[in-house]
Amino acid sequence: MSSPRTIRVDLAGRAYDIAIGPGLIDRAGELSRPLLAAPRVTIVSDDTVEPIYGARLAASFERAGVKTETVTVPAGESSKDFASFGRLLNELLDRRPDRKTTLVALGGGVVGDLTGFAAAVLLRGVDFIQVPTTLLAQVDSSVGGKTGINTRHGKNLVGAFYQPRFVLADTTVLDTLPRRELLAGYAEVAKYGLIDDPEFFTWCEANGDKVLAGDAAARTYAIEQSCLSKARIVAADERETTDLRALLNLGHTFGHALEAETGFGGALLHGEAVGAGMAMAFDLSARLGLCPQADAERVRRHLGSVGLPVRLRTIGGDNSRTWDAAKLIEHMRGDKKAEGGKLTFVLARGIGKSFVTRDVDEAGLRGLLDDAIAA
Ligand SMILES: NC(=O)c1ccc[n+]([C@@H]2O[C@H](COP(=O)([O-])OP(=O)(O)OC[C@H]3O[C@@H](n4cnc5c(N)ncnc54)[C@H](O)[C@@H]3O)[C@@H](O)[C@H]2O)c1
Ligand SMILES: O=C(O)C(=O)C[C@@H](O)[C@H](O)[C@H](O)COP(=O)(O)O
Ligand SMILES: [Zn+2]
Repeated sequence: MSSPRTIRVDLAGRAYDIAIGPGLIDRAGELSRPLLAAPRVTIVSDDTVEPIYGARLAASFERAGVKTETVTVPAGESSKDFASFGRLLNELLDRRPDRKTTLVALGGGVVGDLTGFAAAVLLRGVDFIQVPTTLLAQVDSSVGGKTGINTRHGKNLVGAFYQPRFVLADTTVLDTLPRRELLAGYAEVAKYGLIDDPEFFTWCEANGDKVLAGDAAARTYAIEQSCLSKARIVAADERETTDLRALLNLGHTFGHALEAETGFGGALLHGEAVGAGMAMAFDLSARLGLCPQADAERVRRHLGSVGLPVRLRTIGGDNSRTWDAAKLIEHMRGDKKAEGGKLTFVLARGIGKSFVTRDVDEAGLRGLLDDAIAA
């Protein structure tokens, strides 16, 4: 059989490949067998994805002589909490794993973040493999080793940097993904263009609709370009110790505050929050005279034109929602990037010219939020 397209995440002793292509779920056993410490894996999935793809993935491992067991969690963001994490660890321990057991995360970013964190602490660390099944997970969350859960204090506040051994992205599984989830993932695709790749953003403007409509070539290109960007940034700043990896947080200071305000219950999807957050980051950049107004308008126009809800009043699928600027700013204070009480933002000097700043005047921020809430 031919080798799939692979992208290397170059992390010295923790380097790994991202394989991208159609039908890879049926080759997961054959492709990952050489990486397994022992021929046994526990697949962790959610109760939406497992019934669709669980049997195919397990059969692929069994064909390669690998014994499988499966644990499922309820689908959705609410599974990324302490209680679900505890239940998952106990369910894994019930199956008597040993240190050579590999966990396989089959699902979106929720399953990936939860399984990766479980792998980091189970028996003080077992290997894990990512089999991402959402666009968001294929372009972002399965790569880079950020794992963790949400707490009542905020998004992803407990977790670990823990890299997978392998990422296997089967592009055809996106055919069963609901459109709202595809759109949410698309926000993280466009993010790479806005961070530092203006040509890619121009490509997104021309091809975003094709990616969402299921055009195989456009989808594969979007996933490959996104993974190339993410792999490059992670390899240069694995643990976000410089401000380089923090650029991947474009739109997230706003987005995480919006998610926290809606309670991580799934009313607002992460990608939706990030889409609205990126539009707000560009608006704030323009207001502060850092970025041409035309670029901020271009961002809002493109994200809105593919169908992402970029106005606060329309996000979360509930047109009657009201927001409170003071509460959003309070959530931002709890963001991991905040330092010494200073809010941290990824702003931009233009499309593809993002940078990190801790120098945002709160009155200006308040004005932006009040206007965004009223719009
Ligand atoms: N670790 C990182 O670097 C990173 C990056 C970005 C986002 N995230 C996290 O990822 C999470 C969001 O991930 P997500 O958007 O993938 O959401 P998700 O994991 O909740 O999946 C979205 C929904 O789609 C369903 N689904 C998944 N694959 C499917 C398929 N192929 N067919 C049909 N249904 C399918 C799931 O059951 C779920 O209901 C957030 O918690 C976010 O914080 C992490
Ligand atoms: O991988 C990263 O680094 C990112 O920032 C990717 C983001 O899209 C993702 O949402 C991440 O989980 C946010 O990171 P956090 O450290 O702010 O929780
Ligand atoms: Zn994100």
